[in-house]
Amino acid sequence: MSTSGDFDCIVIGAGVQGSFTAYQLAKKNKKTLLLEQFVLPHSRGSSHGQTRIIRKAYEQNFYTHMMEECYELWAQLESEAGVKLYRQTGLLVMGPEKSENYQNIKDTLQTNKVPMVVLTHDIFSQHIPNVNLAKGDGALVDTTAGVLFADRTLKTVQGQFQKLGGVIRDNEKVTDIKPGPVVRVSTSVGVYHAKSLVITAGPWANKLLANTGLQLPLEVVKINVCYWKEKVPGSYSMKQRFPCFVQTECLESKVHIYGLPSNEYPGLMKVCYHMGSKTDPDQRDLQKDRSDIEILQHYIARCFPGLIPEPAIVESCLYTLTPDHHFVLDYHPAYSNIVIGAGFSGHGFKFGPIIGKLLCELSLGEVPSYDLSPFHIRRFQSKRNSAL
Ligand SMILES: Cc1cc2nc3c(=O)[nH]c(=O)nc-3n(C[C@H](O)[C@H](O)[C@H](O)COP(=O)(O)OP(=O)(O)OC[C@H]3O[C@@H](n4cnc5c(N)ncnc54)[C@H](O)[C@@H]3O)c2cc1C
Ligand SMILES: O=C(O)[C@@H]1CCCC=N1
Repeated sequence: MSTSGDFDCIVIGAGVQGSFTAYQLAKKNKKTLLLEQFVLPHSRGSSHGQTRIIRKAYEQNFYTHMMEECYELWAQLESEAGVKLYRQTGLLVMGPEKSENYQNIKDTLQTNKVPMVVLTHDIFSQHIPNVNLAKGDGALVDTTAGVLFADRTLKTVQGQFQKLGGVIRDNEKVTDIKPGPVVRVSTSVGVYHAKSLVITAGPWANKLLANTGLQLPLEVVKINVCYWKEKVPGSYSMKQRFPCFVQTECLESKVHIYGLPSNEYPGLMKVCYHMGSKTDPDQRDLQKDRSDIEILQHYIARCFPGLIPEPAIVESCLYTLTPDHHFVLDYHPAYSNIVIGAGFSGHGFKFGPIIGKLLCELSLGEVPSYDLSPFHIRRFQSKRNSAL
């Protein structure tokens, strides 16, 4: 086995979070190595696929607040690389008018002065054709929201990282971590040393953290990514300016249902259930539960009458959930030069640029730009699954 060099920082995992972290470190002239177990690009983790939603509509002010700067960082990357990564479509939020979830989102948008439009029942169908708004549901549009081009983002940010002198080694699985003032990282190919380490391993976080004596209360679930055929091609399309949507709760489900306008597969709209069944990331394809698809079929038949309520394509993706669905952005409790970004709970993509900035700040021992208390590991102290 070869010994292959010393770095200021090693980042494990070239998903959206690791790629943005490595890019931020390279921007600060840090000699950085980004390690990835699979050949890039790959579709086995959480960051693949063509599209993701970006929005400021959140129940918690701290996310909306972070998104203000995050939009600027997305725009900076677009202009630096000369690539389009974001398309504004707006996000339609629907949910029981009096429910806590719906009201919290509305309040957060108002408090943070985010441009939005409230759609009452009498004007709803003028603005949003081909959608049935349930009786008792409120509807609003976060007009800042839109679609991020996910695969294109990873290619772009990894490319920019390399242009800055960063090193990517893919097809190289990390097999061991030896903490210390200089961290020693062993892979299937070699051994590396660095002053600091960032672990952004997505669904594999706990498998890697086991090497450092830490387990977080993370649950990995498989998401069935469903695409539904338009009865009239283009009726829910990005070109026709159809928005993304989130249904906070409905007759069929207490769990969010969300969708993006048709784009990547012409004539097919992506509509998904924001939960899945437990899986081991290395055994993803053995998890065959489709009960979520039945829920989606009922919802689509009732609320999206222009879609055929039978999925035309079903792809797979993984969420890594924390108990409160907030992220983990923190130092390792025992080693101050090991930083962890994990548990992005199915909503982390849009935050990629700001998470990269924050994990970079932590790994350089700088004061983070935001209050990270909602993301600290110690909030899990009373949870059964954690071994801190
Ligand atoms: C279906 C679906 C829809 C989503 N929709 C949205 C959305 O609309 N908006 C939004 O903001 N977010 C969304 N998300 C969430 C978002 O995509 C994730 O939060 C984000 O991609 C997580 O990125 P990550 O870098 O943490 O994980 P990953 O992308 O999984 O990256 C982790 C990487 O680490 C590598 N790795 C792991 N172990 C090792 C090892 N031992 N050695 C080397 N490499 C290793 C893995 O191979 C992987 O490439 C969605 C997610 C899914 C699945
Ligand atoms: O993060 C997002 O915007 C999407 C839609 C809502 C549920 C999770 N992911």
